[in-house]
Amino acid sequence: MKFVKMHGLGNDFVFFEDKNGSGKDFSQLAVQLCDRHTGIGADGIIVIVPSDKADVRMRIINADGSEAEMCGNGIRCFAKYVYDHQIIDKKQFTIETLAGIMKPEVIIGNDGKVSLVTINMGKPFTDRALIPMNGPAGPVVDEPINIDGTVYKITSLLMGVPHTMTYMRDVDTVDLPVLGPKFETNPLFPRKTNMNFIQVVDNKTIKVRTWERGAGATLACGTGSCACAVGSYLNGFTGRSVDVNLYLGTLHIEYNEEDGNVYMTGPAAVSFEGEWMDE
Ligand SMILES: N[C@H](CCC[C@H](N)C(=O)O)C(=O)O
Repeated sequence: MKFVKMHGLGNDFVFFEDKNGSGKDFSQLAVQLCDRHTGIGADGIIVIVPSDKADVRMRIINADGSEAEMCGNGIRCFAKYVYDHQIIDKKQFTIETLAGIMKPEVIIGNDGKVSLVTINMGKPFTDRALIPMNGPAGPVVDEPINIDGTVYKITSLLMGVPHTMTYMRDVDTVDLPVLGPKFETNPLFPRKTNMNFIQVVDNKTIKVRTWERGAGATLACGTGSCACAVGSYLNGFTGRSVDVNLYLGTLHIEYNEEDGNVYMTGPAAVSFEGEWMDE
């Protein structure tokens, strides 16, 4: 089975086309392929599927086999894949996801291929009723949560997928594999949560490290970067235009005042193409 390995600032995915609805068990395939020793190695797999609601449909399955509603870095790579492979022949188009219809605009580089993508990620939901947390309806902003005796102030919102965040003086001191899962699987979040640790650099810049639901520590998280930009605005640490500094680069996020949508701009790249020898 032919595949293309792509990444968005190091958040990496194995891409397949499933034009005719093969009925493959992509969950089992994701666990197999994402293994960084016995598989191809990736944070997830992304499947290109026809759509009757949009120009094309994206499915994202995490490394643990769980299917996610959306993926910000993945959808930038997806937009590059479908444009560069002539599946789509326009620079602005629509992608069906489990979180709704997303609208990318691709920017072409000197090689004639997509280098950058700007995407309307839709509206963030801060209403607690939409955030998988117990308790009365209402935004979850700067609320205390006790983890093993330490109280963290969290903000939690839905950016296609559930994102929770807390602010730190130095995010590079966070032991993600220890602390991440304590939030991801906390009973407060019936659908689990992605967990983001934010360091405010200035009122236009934040530094983010993310432990992802179903994938663990990743080098970047697109929906997480969007959620952290919105959360930083809601907490009064930044304006609506934020650069999110990640390990391998920066994502630019605009939380638009007029339409209430979040716009993300960032790179997408192909690492290599190959053939997976099905058993
Ligand atoms: N692991 C996430 C989905 C991928 C999100 C991330 N890779 C991104 O770039 O938005 C979840 O299950 O909620």
